[in-house]
Amino acid sequence: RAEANAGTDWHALADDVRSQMAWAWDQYRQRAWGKDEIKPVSGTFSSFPLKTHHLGLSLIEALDTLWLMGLDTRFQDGVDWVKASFDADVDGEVSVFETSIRLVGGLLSAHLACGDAVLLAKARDLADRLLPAFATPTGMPYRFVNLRTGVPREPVTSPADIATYLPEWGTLSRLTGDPRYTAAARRAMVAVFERRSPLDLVATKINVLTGEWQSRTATVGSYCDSFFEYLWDGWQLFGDAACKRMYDTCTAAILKHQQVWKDGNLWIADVDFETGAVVSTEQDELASFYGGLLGQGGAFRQGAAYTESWAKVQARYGVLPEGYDYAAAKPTQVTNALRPELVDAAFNLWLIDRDPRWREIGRLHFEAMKRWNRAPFGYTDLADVTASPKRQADHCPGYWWSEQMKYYYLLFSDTPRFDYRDNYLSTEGNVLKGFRRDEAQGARRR
Ligand SMILES: O=C1NC[C@H](CO)[C@@H](O)[C@@H]1O
Ligand SMILES: [Ca+2]
Repeated sequence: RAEANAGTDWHALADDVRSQMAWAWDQYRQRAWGKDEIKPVSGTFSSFPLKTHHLGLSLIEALDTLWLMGLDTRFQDGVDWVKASFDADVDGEVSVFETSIRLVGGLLSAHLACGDAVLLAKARDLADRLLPAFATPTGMPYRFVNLRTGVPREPVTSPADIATYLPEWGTLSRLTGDPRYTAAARRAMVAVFERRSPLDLVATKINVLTGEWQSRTATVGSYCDSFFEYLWDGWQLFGDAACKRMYDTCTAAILKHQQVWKDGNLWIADVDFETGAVVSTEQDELASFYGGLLGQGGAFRQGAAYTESWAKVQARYGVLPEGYDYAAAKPTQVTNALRPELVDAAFNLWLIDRDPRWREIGRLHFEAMKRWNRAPFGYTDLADVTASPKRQADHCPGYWWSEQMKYYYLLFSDTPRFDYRDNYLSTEGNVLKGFRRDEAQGARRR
């Protein structure tokens, strides 16, 4: 096992991550308490996923991160808010996918961290409000659903929106004894896989009523990314061998048809899902999670190479642009949405081989965020990473609280509150396995 970089005091860096989280949480507490998202430049707030109603999104996304960091008073303050004020009985339409990974996942991970039964009950109530979307001939869910009426909308959706449920819903079935959640999540996932092309590729759009594909583009970026991730995760979290076989089939096809080496860098091109012809050399930043998944699934060499390709783009622009064309070697979208994917991948690779290179990528990602994304009342998106100085936007996404701040802390802290050998984090960074609550009790007693 490689020794940690002699020069870096990783635990001091972890303390800095914790202090940034505490500071951002305190700003949220003062200016946006119970709201979905804080606007860190103006100090106001915005709503997501409902258009006008708030569900306390950032608060719920932050909970398990606060717990891992030992910010126990702030954690309890958040849990108390959920118990007193979180209510999903809203006559409003939400994305089934976003609501599940962020809010069902956030409530579940908070429950697993502290054991409070109310958090589990609220996660279950929310899943019950999403379930009606799955009542289709194929078992693949509509894209949207009304939380109060259960009325679904939009049958044309994506493999990621359709198949990113099993870890959260399988955990819900395990904890409640109700098999409906696992069954719905798994049926939807298999329904996508069964419609793969003769090349074993899937595309970005499909009609859940007819099962007909509505696009021809195969990608590991948005619309397909977490479909592949959750095939592997069904195996990692539940030992579901069928999920592993489906993952292996899809990954072999991606590495056969989408693997492009250019100037020694690995990219995963978007291709036509039936011919394999390259259709685009643009990569969206979301695809940069994929190096971590390749490493987890056994293609470590390609996973490491793809992650290094993205690390070079980060080194060039300071922070990652939302879109990058590897053929033109320039950004195609100059915004930065304060996304976690590169450090998500680095963290997953570090869990496998503990190479300090991955911690270093995490450190660079964190230091860049502090330098360019920090605003008066929290951390913000950027409007233009190529401007000098970089121009900030005014929005802190919910995933920031659940993802990169957690990945940085777990990468640097060696916290006794986390089992670094046997764990599972969801695509939203929610810990669904690996909390060491005994250690936490011990810490509180000392
Ligand atoms: O899977 C996801 N996609 C988009 C967000 C992060 O960029 C986040 O919600 C999650 O990681
Ligand atoms: Ca993700």
